[in-house]
Amino acid sequence: MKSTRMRTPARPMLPPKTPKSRQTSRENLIQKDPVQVFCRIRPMQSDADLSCVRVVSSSTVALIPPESAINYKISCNKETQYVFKHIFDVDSTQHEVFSTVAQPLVEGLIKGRNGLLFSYGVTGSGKTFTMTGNKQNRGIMPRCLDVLFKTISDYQAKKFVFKPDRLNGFDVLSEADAMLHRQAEINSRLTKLERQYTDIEIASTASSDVTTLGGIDEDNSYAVFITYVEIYNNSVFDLLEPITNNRNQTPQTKIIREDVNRNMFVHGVTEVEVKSVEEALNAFHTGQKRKRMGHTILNAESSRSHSVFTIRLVQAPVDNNGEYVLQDREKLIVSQLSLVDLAGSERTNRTKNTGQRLREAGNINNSLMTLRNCLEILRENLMTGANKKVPYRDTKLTHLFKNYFDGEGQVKMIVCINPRSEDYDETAHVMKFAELTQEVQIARPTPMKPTLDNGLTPGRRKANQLFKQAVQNLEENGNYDARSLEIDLGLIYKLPSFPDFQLRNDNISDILKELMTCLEDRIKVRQRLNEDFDARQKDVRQLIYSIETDNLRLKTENAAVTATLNQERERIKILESKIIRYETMVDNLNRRIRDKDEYIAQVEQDLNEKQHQISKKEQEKERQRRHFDNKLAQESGKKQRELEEKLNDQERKFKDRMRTQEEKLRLVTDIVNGNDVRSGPVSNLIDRFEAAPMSERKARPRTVTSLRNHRRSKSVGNEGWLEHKAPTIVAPGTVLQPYYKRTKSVTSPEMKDITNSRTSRYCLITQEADTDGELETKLYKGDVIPTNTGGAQVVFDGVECLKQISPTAIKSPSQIRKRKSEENRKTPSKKSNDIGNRCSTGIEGHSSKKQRI
Ligand SMILES: Nc1ncnc2c1ncn2[C@@H]1O[C@H](COP(=O)(O)OP(=O)(O)OP(=O)(O)O)[C@@H](O)[C@H]1O
Repeated sequence: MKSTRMRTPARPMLPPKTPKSRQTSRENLIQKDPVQVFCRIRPMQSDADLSCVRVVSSSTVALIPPESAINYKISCNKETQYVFKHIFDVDSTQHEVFSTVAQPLVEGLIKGRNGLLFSYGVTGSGKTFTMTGNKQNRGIMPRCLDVLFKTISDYQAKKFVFKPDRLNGFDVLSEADAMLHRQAEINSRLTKLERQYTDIEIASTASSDVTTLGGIDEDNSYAVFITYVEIYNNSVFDLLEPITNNRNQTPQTKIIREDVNRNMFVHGVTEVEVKSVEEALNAFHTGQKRKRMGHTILNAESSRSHSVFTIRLVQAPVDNNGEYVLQDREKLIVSQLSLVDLAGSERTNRTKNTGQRLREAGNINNSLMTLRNCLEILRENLMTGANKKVPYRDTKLTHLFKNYFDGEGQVKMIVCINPRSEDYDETAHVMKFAELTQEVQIARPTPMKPTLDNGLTPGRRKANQLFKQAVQNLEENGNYDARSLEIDLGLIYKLPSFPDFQLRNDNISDILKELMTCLEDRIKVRQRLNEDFDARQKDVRQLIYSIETDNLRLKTENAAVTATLNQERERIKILESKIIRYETMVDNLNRRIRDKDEYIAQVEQDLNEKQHQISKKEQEKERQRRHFDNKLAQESGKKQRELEEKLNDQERKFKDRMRTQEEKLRLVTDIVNGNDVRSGPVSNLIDRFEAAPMSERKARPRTVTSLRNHRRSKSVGNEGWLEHKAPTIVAPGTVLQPYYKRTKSVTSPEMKDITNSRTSRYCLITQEADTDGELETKLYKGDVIPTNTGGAQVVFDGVECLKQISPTAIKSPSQIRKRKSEENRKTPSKKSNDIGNRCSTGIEGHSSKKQRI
């Protein structure tokens, strides 16, 4: 069966926020009531205790400071009077407190208004006693449940017709869905063998003196839901959450959220639907048990938490037949009454708290302080017209009840006081705050819409009940046709209409009799109509038969068409799968093309980079080469200059010495000849020497030059030769062969070979063909001279040429062995230049080459 689920917003529907200027004018129109504060004085525990409280009248109470009071001296023993809505003195009964304070709240609840009741006071002042009570003295909470269930007992909806949506609203389930849920619950109970708890202290059936409250709408169906939460250390715990198997598990904290209508609620809190006081008290007892378990796990003290027990009443009108709940969420009315047992208000210094207890006390004071702050700011806003922000969000307690103060509803507070003088200071503190709270005003709840506004007939439920009663009576009288009696047969047949009845409490039996007579008439008419109905039914059957035949034919045709259609569908499916396959292939190819393109681009980029690097390297190489050439030119120029200078210097010295020698010789000659030694210039000799031809000068004994001095001193025959020749040298085959002692032969000399101290001579051997095609071997010989910088230089001083000439090609014997050093000296061949170049790369060259044959 299809379920119809409907959501309903919770009441009250808050108006959207209006701009401030308009808001204030609107606020003036809204009727407001002050927070009602009652004071309850608990009896003294022992006769020895001294009282500091005096009841002045039914609304005034006085506090007399004892000597131990902090402000005893300041107040000069003057009593302070506090005025409240009502004072309950020590003799007041629980019933009295309930009927004065809480009963109007339950009446409001039934009329769809929200209510909030706080019990506030010092620890041990009777807050829990007032709120919950005990077996003999049932408190406000069980009494509220008593009157509520007593009032709605005949109008309760079946269980699970209303279902919490866990977002502070309710769904309306159809009768069938609700039944399924009920069945499921019964099954789970049977399997779990759920234990029914009974609170030994407060559970009992409703007291016999319970009165039924007015204000009930008889055309509404009602359901009661319970939530029970605890606020401990500014965390919210759900006390009705099912207990898990792990009993030591820390209770989960809940968050406070705002619903679609901006009402605050505990998100995900367990809402238990209860159908009687017992069920509600069982839920409460479960919560108490859970609370004790939580306190054991958290090592907490029960009086240090705030307990919030909320009764939510959901009501919705019944349908026009007065039978089932109307499945229209707009028609749902949800109201709630929160009973709050606050934690004991006390100052930490009195209780000498430390550690966990101190933190608890801090949190209690903090939440109570925030509550006070909120109420004081609300009061101030009201008095001065200011628009200060109320810090509801500062604590969970105030945040949860924000709507009561900001929205509409009734807020009441019972201040519980212990009259003993030890509590004076805290009691005075509590009283001061409680008195100020009365100045806070709360918007009066808007009245519910009357049933007529819904377009539904008032009294329809009662009428339905009477009708059922009449049918039952007829059945009991043996008229069994009444069982299948319907109120109306609809458009085809019209039964005699019912007479109008005026339903009063005194005429119910008369109306029942008239209704029965009317029903009997209707039964007779119905029998007649039934016969007519049978005849018409036959005709209709015939019609249905022909329609059915047509239908069969059409079905056959349809089957054929469907078969063709299926075939076509199959074909389309195959084609589609083909298309998909090709598309996938195309995608793959495209992807590969993209990859390749990327690869090409990458390679091109790499190539460009490489080329760029190569050109850079080329440039660098060119630069280095130029730099090296420059340096080489500079160095060789420098060396040449140095050598020329040295040569000039030596020549000058030589001339000087010669002149001196000449002079001495002349003097000796003159002495020998008996000439005057003083006659004739000495310089004539020098002049003659200067004028002498070069061949003569050469014949003179050689003066050792500074250059020769550099030659490594090796006696003849002990010279160390470094023979430098190409790796592919051919044996010259000449008669005369060069001969060196102590020779080292290399193909590519290294620096160390030249600079080696044993190497004093160097010989470079080359081979080439002469113009006649004969093999000519040349030996370029030189001295190895160490340089100032620690290197060595080779000064070539001769070229030896070895050649074997074929006898047939000989023109004169003198050509057999020919030395060509003169030619070489005059026209140094290109080859010798090459050798010079080659040597200059590995060996420091010498500018003034002396060549010998
Ligand atoms: N009006 C009263 N008549 C008789 N007994 C009372 C009254 N008020 C309180 N008591 C007794 O005083 C004791 C302490 O009361 P109760 O537990 O209600 O205090 P409380 O303010 O709730 O303390 P806490 O802040 O610790 O929860 C209980 O044993 C209770 O029965």
